[in-house]
Amino acid sequence: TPDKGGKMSIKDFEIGRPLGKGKFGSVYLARTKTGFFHCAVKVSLPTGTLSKCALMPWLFWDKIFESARQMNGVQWSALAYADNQLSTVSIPIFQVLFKSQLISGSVEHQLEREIEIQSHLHHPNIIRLYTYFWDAKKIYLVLEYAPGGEMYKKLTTERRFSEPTAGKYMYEIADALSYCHRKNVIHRDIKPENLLIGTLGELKIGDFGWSVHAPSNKRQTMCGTMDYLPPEMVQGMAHSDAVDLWAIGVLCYEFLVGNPPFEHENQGDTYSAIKEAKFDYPDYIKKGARDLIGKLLVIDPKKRISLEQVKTHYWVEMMVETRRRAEQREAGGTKT
Ligand SMILES: CS(=O)(=O)NCc1cccc(-c2cn3c(Cl)cnc3c(Nc3ccc(N4CCOCC4)cc3)n2)c1
Repeated sequence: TPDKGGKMSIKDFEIGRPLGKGKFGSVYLARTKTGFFHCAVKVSLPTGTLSKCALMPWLFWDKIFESARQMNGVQWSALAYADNQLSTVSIPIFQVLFKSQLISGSVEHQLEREIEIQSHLHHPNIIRLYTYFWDAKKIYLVLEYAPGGEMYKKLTTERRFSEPTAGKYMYEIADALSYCHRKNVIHRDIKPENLLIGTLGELKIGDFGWSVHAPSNKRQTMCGTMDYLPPEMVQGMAHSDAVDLWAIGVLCYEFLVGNPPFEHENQGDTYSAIKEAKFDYPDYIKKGARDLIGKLLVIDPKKRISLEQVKTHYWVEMMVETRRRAEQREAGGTKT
C-alpha cells in the first residue's frame, strides 16, 4: 500500500541484497515498509531515455556513477532469508548499468511488453508482477520473490538433473505455457536463464522480456544464444506458439544432459543442426525421455505434440509420481 495514498514509490520499500542482473537492469530482494511483504524489485532505465543515453554515454556514465556513489554511501538494511526467519544485515547497494543495456528502441518496447503481459498472468509456475512504477531516473518492477534462485545456476551446480526432477519441471513448465497460450501469449525465450525456483522447489518462469501476443512474425535482433530457437525462427519465418514447444524439448534435453542438443563450437553448425533437427542422445538417456523430446524437436511446428500431451506423456506422469513419492518419504509421510 502506498505510503501517502496514491501511487507506490521506491520509498515504500526497504531494498535488500542484489539478486542478479538482467538485460534491463538489476534485481534486488526487497520488502514493503508496512507489512514486511517480501518481493523482488527489478530496477531499470526509464523508457525514452535509452536512445538519448546511447548517444551520449560519457554524460550518462557520470550520472550513473554519481548516483551509484550516492547510493553506495548509504548503508541500507538488507534482508536475508535464513531458515525462513527474517534477519537483517546491512550492505551497501548500487545500481550499475552496462553500455550493452543501452540499446535504443527495442529494449523500451520489450520492457513495456513484459509489463503488459506479465501483469496479466496469474499462475503458480509464473513469477507474478505485482505492480510497477517509475521516477525521473528509473522504472521499478515489483515481482514475486523466488527463494530458490536461478534454475541455470542449479543446473550448472548439479551438472544435470535426475529423471524425476526433469520430468516434474517439464510438467510445471507445460502447465504454465498452456495457461499462457490460452491467453494468446507466446513466451519465445524459454531457457534455464529465464527460469527461477520457488519456495517449494517448483519451477517459475521469471522473464517475459521476449514474449509477444500470437501469432507473430516479429523479427527481433536476438542477442544471446541461438540454442533454443526453432527452425522457423532461425529462418526468420512467421511463427506461432509452437516455438515454445520446441524450446521445452531443448530444455528437457538440457535438464537431462547438462547442455542443449544443438550446441556447437560455431553458430553455422548450430544453425544447420537446428534446421535439420539433428542431434544425438547420450547412452544414459532412456526411452521415455527420448520419446518425449523426439515428439517436441520436430521441424514442422504443426507436428509437435501439444502442451496437454506433454503433461499426460507417460514418462512425465511416471516421473511426477516418482518425485511425489520421494518428497513424501523425505517428509517422513508414509501415505502412498
Ligand atoms: C533476465 S532476469 O532479469 O529475470 N534475470 C536476472 C536475474 C539474475 C539473477 C537472479 C535473478 C532473480 C530474480 N528474481 C525474481 Cl524476479 C524473483 N526472485 C528472484 C531471484 N531470486 C533469488 C533467490 C535466491 C538467490 N540465491 C540463493 C542463495 O544463493 C545465492 C543466490 C538468488 C536469486 N533472482 C534475476
